[in-house]
Amino acid sequence: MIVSKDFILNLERKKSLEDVFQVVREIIDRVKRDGDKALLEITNEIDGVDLKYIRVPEEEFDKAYDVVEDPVIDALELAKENISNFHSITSVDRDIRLDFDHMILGKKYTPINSAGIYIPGGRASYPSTALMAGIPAKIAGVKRLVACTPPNKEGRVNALTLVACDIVEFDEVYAVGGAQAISALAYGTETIERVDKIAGPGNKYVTAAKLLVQNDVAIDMPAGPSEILVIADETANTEFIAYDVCAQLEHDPSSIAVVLCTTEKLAKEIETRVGDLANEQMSSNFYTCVADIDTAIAISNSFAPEHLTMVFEGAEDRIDEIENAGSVFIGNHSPVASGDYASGTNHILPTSGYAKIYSGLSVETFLKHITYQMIKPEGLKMIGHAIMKLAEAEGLPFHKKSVKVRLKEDPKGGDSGV
Ligand SMILES: NC(=O)c1ccc[n+]([C@@H]2O[C@H](COP(=O)([O-])OP(=O)(O)OC[C@H]3O[C@@H](n4cnc5c(N)ncnc54)[C@H](O)[C@@H]3O)[C@@H](O)[C@H]2O)c1
Ligand SMILES: N[C@H](CO)Cc1c[nH]c[nH+]1
Ligand SMILES: [Zn+2]
Repeated sequence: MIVSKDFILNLERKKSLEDVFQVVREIIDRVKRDGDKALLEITNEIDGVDLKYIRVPEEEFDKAYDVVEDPVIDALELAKENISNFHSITSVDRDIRLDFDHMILGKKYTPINSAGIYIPGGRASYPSTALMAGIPAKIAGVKRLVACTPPNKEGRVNALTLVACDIVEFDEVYAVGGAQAISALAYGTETIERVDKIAGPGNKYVTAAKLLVQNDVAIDMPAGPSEILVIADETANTEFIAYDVCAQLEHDPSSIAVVLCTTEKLAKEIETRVGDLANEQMSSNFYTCVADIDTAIAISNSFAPEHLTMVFEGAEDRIDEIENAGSVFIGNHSPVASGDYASGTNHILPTSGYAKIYSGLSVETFLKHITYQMIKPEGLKMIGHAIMKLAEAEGLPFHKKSVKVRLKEDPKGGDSGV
């Protein structure tokens, strides 16, 4: 269906999260109150599964290697190498110490102590997410790295997900998914010790849960149902675009795809191609709109898509005009699947318009920085007047006196001319 610019900008992506807040809040509270017992019961109620274990035992990892084929492990290793390289090289983890004559100022980075990674596993399994979150966490130096992921129908964790967790060297893996996993990571249960920060993507229940617990635990970002927005002109290969659109729509019934085309003919051609590939539910979340490239970029910046694909003449020269997007794919030969798996960029990205205020996952997600200073006596003389003036203006006398006493002036004295 060709729709208007306003239709696209008013797509209620955040609302689908708000719609589940009530049910998710109840799940969170149950786990907070009843711990492991709630995890077992909720997993049975929602996933229809009797868990074999909450924490995955060591022997399960060995068994997993027996069933995963070598070429798949090789693919994980290649992805690991590219993700490691991209994330190490692009990390801003750079301690800085500025030695001025009168003072030393510095900024140093330290890792978050513990991180809980949500690895989705409802409709599909996501071993790639174990790499996308685990590798940056390890580069940052997180001390305790744990994962939660939904169990399969046998009540166990998917073998390939276990292998991926092993390759990244997760410390603990738990067979729990959904909002119940987020609550366990945020508040702890008898088996799962709480973490300092929760990261990783998931469906609307998982994402709503992350939003609800963020008063008590840090989160990376809302990374919910996948999205793609494509800007295309007549240089675009419409078959490639149709596959990219379907690739993101196949993640979730709540996923959304938008293609902005320069002509109606192009829009109709892409609609036909998507129609040939997609099922009914996927097609109902797919929209096209006719717009020139300048307008399309403006729409995209307002929509703030998780994935932006730019396939039009001179696209690589317009990257500076992109203000809001999770990750950008330029040209006919950059499928979103390249970033999903193996080029090296991260696939954990903000959705629902949150790319306006959040970035995708990176090493920095697991770092915080501390600033420090050592002021020399001459340095305090240089800035002391300003400090005392501002402290006085703010009505905070001890701030002023803490400087005054160091300047060898009487802190109990009068105004000292400042
Ligand atoms: N934005 C990103 O960076 C990114 C990356 C990868 C995947 N994703 C998204 O992750 C999601 C994966 O979704 P999924 O469902 O396959 O796996 P999931 O692990 O996110 O969710 C499965 C869990 O959802 C819970 N759940 C399902 N129905 C429920 C209900 N009616 N009430 C309460 N809880 C319910 C269950 O506990 C289940 O274990 C997709 O939306 C995909 O698009 C996003
Ligand atoms: N496209 C997803 C992010 O929206 C990431 C992913 C993982 N596996 C396949 N794709
Ligand atoms: Zn994908």
